[in-house]
Amino acid sequence: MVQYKLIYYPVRGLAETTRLILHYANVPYEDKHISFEEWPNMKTTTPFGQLPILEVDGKPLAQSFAIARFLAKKHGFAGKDDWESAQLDAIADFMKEDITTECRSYFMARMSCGEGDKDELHNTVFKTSMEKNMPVLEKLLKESGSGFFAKSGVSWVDFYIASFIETFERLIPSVMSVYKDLLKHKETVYALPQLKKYLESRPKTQF
Ligand SMILES: N[C@@H](CCC(=O)N[C@@H](CS)C(=O)NCC(=O)O)C(=O)O
Repeated sequence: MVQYKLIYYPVRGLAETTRLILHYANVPYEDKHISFEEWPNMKTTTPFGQLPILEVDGKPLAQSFAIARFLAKKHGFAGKDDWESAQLDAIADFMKEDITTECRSYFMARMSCGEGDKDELHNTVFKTSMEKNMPVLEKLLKESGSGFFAKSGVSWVDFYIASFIETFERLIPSVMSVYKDLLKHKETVYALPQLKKYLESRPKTQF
């Protein structure tokens, strides 16, 4: 049997999609957490100086999307054919480029700005980005008609989007509460029986 070791910080972040895939597919793996103090010593030993990494029989695979696609293809939830798989990739790229990256910039800026500037930053950077991008995701979800982003049913992209919707819901509940279809999608994903045990037992982290 293939031995998997997922290496990441003790947060959901960019590793959570992979954790959800492995639990959904019922594949055993080691979930190795690296503390923020340990990381600098390890950084130069990794392919891109970043985490997550999935070790597959001891060989490292980096980049969260490469990892997620590798596992999703192996276990049959990367779309029903090449076309659907490419459509899913497009949605994941949109989420990563246009939403997750902008949100990361927002939180970095927020951490370093003064108390008085936070509201302005919130309304300019974050709210604008959400108002532009979230309706696009909701439209795609509606068009699929399956309750998931692919017509054929659940895929790794649902795990990716649901885990970030959870993060936004925790960090900026008032902004996120408007996007009811995405919140419902997250609930649908989190209600999958294959994920129940993991979701109940995983550590509670802010992001
Ligand atoms: N494109 C990469 C981004 C990975 C990334 O940004 N990892 C961050 C944590 S979320 C990291 O390891 N930062 C530490 C560093 O750069 O030293 C992926 O999707 O895996």
